[in-house]
This record gives sequence, C-alpha cells and structure tokens, in this order.
Amino acid sequence: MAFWSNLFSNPTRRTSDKPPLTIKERFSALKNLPAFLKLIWQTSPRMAFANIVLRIVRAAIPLSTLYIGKLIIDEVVRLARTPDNLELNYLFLLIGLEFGLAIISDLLNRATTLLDSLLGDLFANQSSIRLMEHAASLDLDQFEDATFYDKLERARRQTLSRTVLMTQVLGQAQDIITMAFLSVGLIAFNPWLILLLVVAVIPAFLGESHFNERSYSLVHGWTPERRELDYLRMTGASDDTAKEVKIFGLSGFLTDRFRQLSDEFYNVNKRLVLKRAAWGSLFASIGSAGYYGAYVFIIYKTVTGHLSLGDLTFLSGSFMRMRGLLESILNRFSGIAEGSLYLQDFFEFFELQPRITPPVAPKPFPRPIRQGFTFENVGFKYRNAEKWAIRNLNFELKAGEKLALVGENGAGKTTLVKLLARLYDPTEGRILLDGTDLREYDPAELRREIGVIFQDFVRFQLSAGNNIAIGRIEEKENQPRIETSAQLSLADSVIKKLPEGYNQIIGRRFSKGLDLSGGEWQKIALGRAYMRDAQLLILDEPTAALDARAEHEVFQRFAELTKGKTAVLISHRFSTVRMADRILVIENGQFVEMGSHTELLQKGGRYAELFHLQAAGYR
Ligand SMILES: Nc1ncnc2c1ncn2[C@@H]1O[C@H](COP(=O)(O)OP(=O)(O)OP(=O)(O)O)[C@@H](O)[C@H]1O
Repeated sequence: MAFWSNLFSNPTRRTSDKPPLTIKERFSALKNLPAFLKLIWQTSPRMAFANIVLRIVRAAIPLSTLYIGKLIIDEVVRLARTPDNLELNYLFLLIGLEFGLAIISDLLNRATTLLDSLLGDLFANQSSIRLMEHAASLDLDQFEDATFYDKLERARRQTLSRTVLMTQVLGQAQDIITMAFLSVGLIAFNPWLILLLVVAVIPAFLGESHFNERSYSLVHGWTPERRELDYLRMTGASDDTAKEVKIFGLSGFLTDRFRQLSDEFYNVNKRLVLKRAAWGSLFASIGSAGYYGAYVFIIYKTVTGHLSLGDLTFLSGSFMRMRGLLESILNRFSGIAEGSLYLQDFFEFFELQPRITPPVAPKPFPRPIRQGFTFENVGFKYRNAEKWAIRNLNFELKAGEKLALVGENGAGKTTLVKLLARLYDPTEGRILLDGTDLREYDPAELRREIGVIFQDFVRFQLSAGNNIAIGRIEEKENQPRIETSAQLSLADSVIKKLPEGYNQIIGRRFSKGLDLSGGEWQKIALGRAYMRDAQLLILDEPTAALDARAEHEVFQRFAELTKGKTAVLISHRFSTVRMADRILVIENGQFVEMGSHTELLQKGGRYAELFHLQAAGYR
C-alpha cells in the first residue's frame, strides 16, 4: 500500500510523474464524448430529448430580445421626433413582446437546470451501479494491484463529476446555436467584426487550455497520494480504527502525515491557481480591448449617420453577447476537453477485463463430485511478488474427504484455498476436478458449489438474518433455512439475545447497530457455510475466536453436516485438525507430508513435531 511505502520515502516530485498533455492528446480525448453522450441518452431518452429541445428554443431568445430592443429604441427615437402625434400602441406591443420573452427565457432556464440536475442524478446513480457491477466482475488479483486501485479511484470520483461535464456539453451546444443566431446580424453589418471578436478571444482560450492541462496532470499525478489522504482521513476518524488509534496514541502520527501530504498538494496547487489567475486577467483585458475597438467603430458609424440608434444598441449588444459567448464556448471547450480526459479514466476502468472468465463451452459441473480435486505440480506467485507462495504441489483431495491443512503462518494455506475457488489461477501446473482442468468449468458454477468462510470474513453491517443469508443470498427470505443454519453454527443463541433477533442490525456503523464479540461474529459467519449447502466446504480458521466448548460443539456439528461431502479445514488447533480424515502439511508453499493424524504421529515428522509442541503447552 502506498501509505506504508511512502512512510519511508521522501515524497517530492509527483507533478513531473506525468508530462503535460499535448494539444493532440487533448483533442483525441474528445473522442470519448459520443460514448458519454450515448450513456446519458440511455439514462433517460425522454429527459435528454426534452433537454435538447428546450435548449434550442432558449438559444433563439437572445437574438430576438436584442432585435426587439433595437425596434423599441428606433420607435422611441421616432416618437421623440414627433411629440405632437403620440401613437404608442406599437411601442407597447414591442415592450410586451420583450417582457414575454424575458419570462419565457427565465422559465426555459429553470426547466433546463431542473432537467440537468435530475438527469445528472440519474446518470450518477446508474454510473455507480455500473461501476459496482464491473468491479465485481474483475479478478481478485486486479484488486491487489495499486495501479488498478488508482484507476478504480479515478473512475469512482468520475461518477459524480461527470454530471458537470454533461451540463457543460449541453450548455456548449446551446451557446453555439445562440452564437450562430447572433452572428447572422453581425455578419449582415460587417463580417470583419466577427474576425476581430475571434482574435480578441483566442489568447484567453489558449491560456485556459494550457492551465487545464496542467491541472489535469497535477490531479492525475497525485492520485496515489490523494488515495493515501483518504486512507489517512478514514483511519484517523472511523469506528473501525478508533480503538487502536487511541491505544497506540496514533492520532498525531496520522495527522502529521496528513498535514505533510495535504500541505504539499495545497502548495503545488496554489502555485498553479495563482499563475492561472494572473494570466487569466491579462487575457481578459485583451478580450475587452477587442470589444471596445468594435464599439468605437460602431459608434463612429452611428454618428456619421450610417446606422440608427437602434442599430447601435443591437450591434453593440450582439457584439458584447457574442464576446461573452465565444469566451465561454472556448473556455468551456478546454473544460470539456479536460472532462473528456477524465472520462478516459472512467472508460479505461470499464475496459479492464477479468482473466478468469467462463470458457466458450464450459463442462457441466459434476453433481455429485465423483473423484475429487487433484493438484498437479501447482505453483502460484502473487502479482508483484518475487517469491512463490506455493510451488510443486501434488496431492489429491478425494470426494467426500475431510482434509485439514496444517502449516505455519504464511505457509500458503489460504492461497491454496483461493486457488481451489478459482479466485486465482495457478501460475504453473493445474488443478483437476474429476479429471478435468478447473478452467474448463464455468467459474460462477464452481463457486456456487463451493462454500468458503475465510478467516477475515466480512462483518456486513446488515441484519443478523441477512448476515447468515449471505451464504446463499437468493434464499434471504427463507427464514427456516436461515434459522437452521444459525442453529448448526451456534449463532442462534447469539441472535436470541439481540433485542430485535434476526432483524437486528449488527455492527456499529449504523445508529441502530449492535456490535458483537469476535467469537459471536464468527458463529454468525459460520452460519453462512451451512446456509450455502455446497459440495465443497472450506473453513479457513473458522474457530480461532471460539471458546473451547463452542469449538468442540461446532466441530461435532460440522462433522455431521459434512457427512459424505468434501471439506477442507484450516486450523492451527490440533484438537480440530485431528478430526480430519487426512492432513496435508505444507511449509513455505511446499508439500511436506500427508496422512491421517495417527499415521503422521507414527511417522514422527513435521506434523508430530508441531503436535507435540502444542500438546506440551497444555501439560
Ligand atoms: N495478496 C497477496 N499478495 C502478495 N503476497 C501474498 C498475498 N497474500 C498472501 N501472500 C503471501 O503468500 C504467502 C502465503 O500466504 P497465505 O495467506 O496463503 O498463508 P497462510 O498459510 O494462510 O498463513 P496464515 O496461517 O498466517 O493464515 C505468504 O508469504 C504471504 O505473504
């Protein structure tokens, strides 16, 4: 994890990790927009359509308002010249029209803002769901990769900020149409004014683009550190960690690290923001100079009699509006280009594909399993690890057999179990089930037939009943099945004591939640194994937190439940291990010996040594 590695390193540089993007890269990021717009359209075609129509209507309003304004002024000038014959109907009609347009414009604005926000919320929700679904489809080892986590993190942040991009893209389209309407008037008067306008605005556009690139590179380059900041914030202020943070007095240690990192980011960012503000002001002045140049020209044409006063207001109004529009279009363009770059991260995450996928024509899963599992020279190395976690492993797990795995910490027991459940595939060798490579079965089907309770099982902040139903979530409404599983795992006595029984939320995260002791949680988690009713049951140190009586009882029931089924048991307690039919001893990921408890004791090897070591502790 970046946190620990950074503790000992000096975190400088970062901004230089990723060079600023070239204009070409920025343009090419725009290619993500069609796919993005398609996603928005799919979110709600009706809302998207209404949004577009309203914006087109809204785009025509500025030109109409300016033109009516011109007519009003010309009419006022005309009336002022003939005060004896005041005919005000036409003037009032024009004023009424302008008033009507103002009201409509406001209503359209509100309607588009409303639609944007509703559509944006829907889009953010759907993106989050897609993100969760896609993350669930990926392989476990992808989650253990730091670059993957950075991608996931960026994609996660994208789901919300993408609604901003949506508003930007739609706003852009609307402004471009408004510009097109306005430019008709200006072109009719003098096309050179449009050119002047463009030239005046270009420096601001280039400046903005440049700073957007810098800011994207900064944020992108800092992803691991921002993840670390989140981690520190969470560790420093969460119920899960509060106990140890207090006991070990870690608060200062965590806040110091947070302060150091956040200050560093603040300073780099501040430099960028200040530069941006300074250059931005300069470029804005150039834009203003362009506007006043045109204004002087139009005034000159008016005083020399080439234009009416109405024309003057219309043209200068159009020019001012167009300058504002063009500036915001160009600026927004770099914003959109920047947003599209982030979109790239979003889509890249969705492009990640799992490697453990169903084969084209999966073999039907054997029901029941006849021969069992065979490890043929199996070796496995974790991603980024130098050392083999498991190597040259050859053994058989026979159908119906109870196999215990024994070995010291880090020997490779959990890894072996993960390979059985195809959370990973062997790096070398293969695992067969009934003579067929595990890879030829559908992994989802395989996992349905396997029940694993890991030592670090998840304490779901759900009701006690749901915590057991997790074992076979399709059966979450099957209360009798849940209760039977609870009885078998001894969880029923825990649940009976809860004020709301099976409906009691457990864990501390939510206000009504009640926390349980380690052993009580374990009984609940064990209930999942019974709920699952799988052909192969794997318990990875399931009883470590249980008291002696509970452990004895759990295993008596376990033996009954797994009668005729295949089971793998990992435990450091030999009282548990000896109940297995056979015991596999591994050391440093390698096979050491295998046999029944009696056989291995007689053999006097590693197992006997470990057994006597533990037994001596009780004497
Ligand atoms: N996700 C991982 N990435 C890299 N290395 C890992 C990972 N998980 C485990 N390892 C390494 O693989 C080896 C085997 O680990 P494993 O968890 O299988 O041991 P174990 O026998 O179950 O240990 P324990 O009795 O402590 O639970 C260890 O050296 C461990 O450091």
